[in-house]
Amino acid sequence: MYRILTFNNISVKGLERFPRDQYETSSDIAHPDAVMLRSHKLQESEVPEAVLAVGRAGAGVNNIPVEAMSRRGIPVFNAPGANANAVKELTIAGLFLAGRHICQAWAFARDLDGTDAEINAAVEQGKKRFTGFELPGRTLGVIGLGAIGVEVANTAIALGMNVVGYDPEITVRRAWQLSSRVDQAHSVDELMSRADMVTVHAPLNEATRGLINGSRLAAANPGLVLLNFARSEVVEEQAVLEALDREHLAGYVCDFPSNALKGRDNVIALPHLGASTVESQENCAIMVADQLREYLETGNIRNAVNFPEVVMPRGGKGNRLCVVNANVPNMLGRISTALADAGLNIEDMYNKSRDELAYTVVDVEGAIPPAVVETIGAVEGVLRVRVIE
Ligand SMILES: NC(=O)c1ccc[n+]([C@@H]2O[C@H](COP(=O)([O-])OP(=O)(O)OC[C@H]3O[C@@H](n4cnc5c(N)ncnc54)[C@H](O)[C@@H]3O)[C@@H](O)[C@H]2O)c1
Ligand SMILES: O=C(O)CC[C@@H](O)C(=O)O
Repeated sequence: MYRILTFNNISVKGLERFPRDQYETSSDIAHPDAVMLRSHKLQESEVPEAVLAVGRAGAGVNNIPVEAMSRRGIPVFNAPGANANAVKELTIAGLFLAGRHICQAWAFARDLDGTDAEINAAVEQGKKRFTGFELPGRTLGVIGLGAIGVEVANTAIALGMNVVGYDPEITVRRAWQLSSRVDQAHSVDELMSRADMVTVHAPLNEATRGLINGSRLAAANPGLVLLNFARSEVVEEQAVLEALDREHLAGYVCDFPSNALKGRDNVIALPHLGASTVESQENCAIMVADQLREYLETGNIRNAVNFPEVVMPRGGKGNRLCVVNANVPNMLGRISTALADAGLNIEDMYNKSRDELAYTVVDVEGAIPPAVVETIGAVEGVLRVRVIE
């Protein structure tokens, strides 16, 4: 029986991917084999020693101590692209909300008092405050052209906008998906100087913390509208407030409310709703549940943010050995020597590395005795050894 410890509300459709006769899933499990979560800020101490894997039912992994997990040989899986459409839709909604002052206008209309004739008079008198602008012909800057950024960029093109994008590490896959009408910026500064509206879709990490700061906002076009559905810390909030006060920034639409943003006329702060659709929650939970199951049951790794992709079909009737080790020379030699010394014949083998880590999967004929596992586990640099029968 495998045990999955959950944090946050995980879609039932995802949890149903774990067969009941093989898996127990609960937010209250003492000795879990894996952890599954959404935005919960996971502490290393919440991951017991025996945990084999962590699954993030979403895109961003800044709430997970990924480096600590890597040091312990634990893959962290996420769900790339599974919530991209939901975030794209809300971002595009954000363009309209800001361009037409929809939230401010709705609040004005909601609070009108008097007879219908008086309300009508107040409407005609008050509506000029909410004169907006249309999107065609405006330039949208998209920072981060991953799963979400590409969808936002392509939709903005379809709406008649000019789009300029910046991503220093765009993948070949995303480049193929991106409309050829998206213009490339060579830096964030260039993008900011060319855009009327800017939307950020980069992950939060040390390089992107405070990516949108005071000097970048000061160099941007007056009247800029900034959208942030990535993470709060990617944008320096104080700099945004100052730029709004100077009326250099015309609006800030984000998914991250705070005290400082409260009560500001030109701020629309939503309660982290980007991925909050039934579809996206199901997609994320199903994708991550399937990846966790595959890892637990076969050792295969798909979509881990800290491990290489390793998928080897299960062959024969023997055992599978899975070894996580430091990416240093001669590991394969030592693993195969330990197996050969025990008289075990290797049927198939796959080894791949990523940064500091390497992962090896070996199918052998017959059973792997515990002594072999102990020998391999004792090799310097080996972090974890597991046998799947
Ligand atoms: N509001 C929400 O509910 C919500 C939902 C999903 C994702 N997100 C956030 O959005 C982020 C992006 O999600 P995604 O699915 O598109 O991820 P992704 O990994 O597919 O794309 C991120 C892209 O950002 C690029 N990037 C990295 N550093 C950059 C930099 N310094 N400048 C410009 N681009 C940079 C990467 O190369 C990558 O192409 C997530 O990491 C998460 O923090 C928020
Ligand atoms: O689970 C959520 O609601 C938010 C997820 C989102 O922030 C993500 O990074 O995928």
